[in-house]
Amino acid sequence: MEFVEYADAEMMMIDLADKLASELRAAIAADGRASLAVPGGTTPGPVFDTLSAISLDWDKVHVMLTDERWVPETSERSNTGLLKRRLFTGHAAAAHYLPLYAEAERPEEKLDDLEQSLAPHLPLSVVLLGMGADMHTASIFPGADRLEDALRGDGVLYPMRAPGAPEPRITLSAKVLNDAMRRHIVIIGAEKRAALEKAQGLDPEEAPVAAILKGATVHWAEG
Ligand SMILES: O=C1O[C@H](COP(=O)(O)O)[C@@H](O)[C@H](O)[C@H]1O
Repeated sequence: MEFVEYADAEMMMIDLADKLASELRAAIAADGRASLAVPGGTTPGPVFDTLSAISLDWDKVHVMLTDERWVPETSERSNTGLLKRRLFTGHAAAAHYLPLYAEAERPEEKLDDLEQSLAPHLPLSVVLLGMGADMHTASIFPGADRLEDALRGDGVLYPMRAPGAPEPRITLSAKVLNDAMRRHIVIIGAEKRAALEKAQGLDPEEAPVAAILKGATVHWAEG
């Protein structure tokens, strides 16, 4: 794992967006196309603002979330809603979106269809992940019902229910995240830095982020 510390969060977001853009360009140059997975939550909005304004062949990029909350896009909890507001504007509006949500009461009902839509775009060219202070990443939470499957299974997606998550989730598996060509994690603040340090000494069952740290670049700023 490489740890990059920035002077402030604003600089970090700009540098990170530039890095993601150059990795997408390199993937497009090599393969004629690229796939990108990005997190939801409260952290990545500013990365999306900068990335969306960067010129590249966005029509050759397929974008998916690392995980989704099983709520409609109109919900303020929807990670898709965040992407539509902050990423798919400007140049990035030309990218192709692969949703992890479809209208159904339970993620299990749509799992096969969603996995089939992702399959042609794997392995991922680039993945950006977030991390919670409880050491979850994507929606792979400590104490979750499908934790073992998401950490060790061969599947692409897993439904997930966890004490730390107010609604059902769907998440890319650790295998899909680890198979990505480039893997970045973005975190802000002292609490998350301490959580990351703690996670390095724990098993993934206790600290799921530990399962995807090897080979990843962690981007951190105090605030
Ligand atoms: O619920 C989620 O949490 C994590 C971390 O979110 P943050 O608000 O602490 O940045 C996020 O990476 C994930 O995509 C999201 O669904």
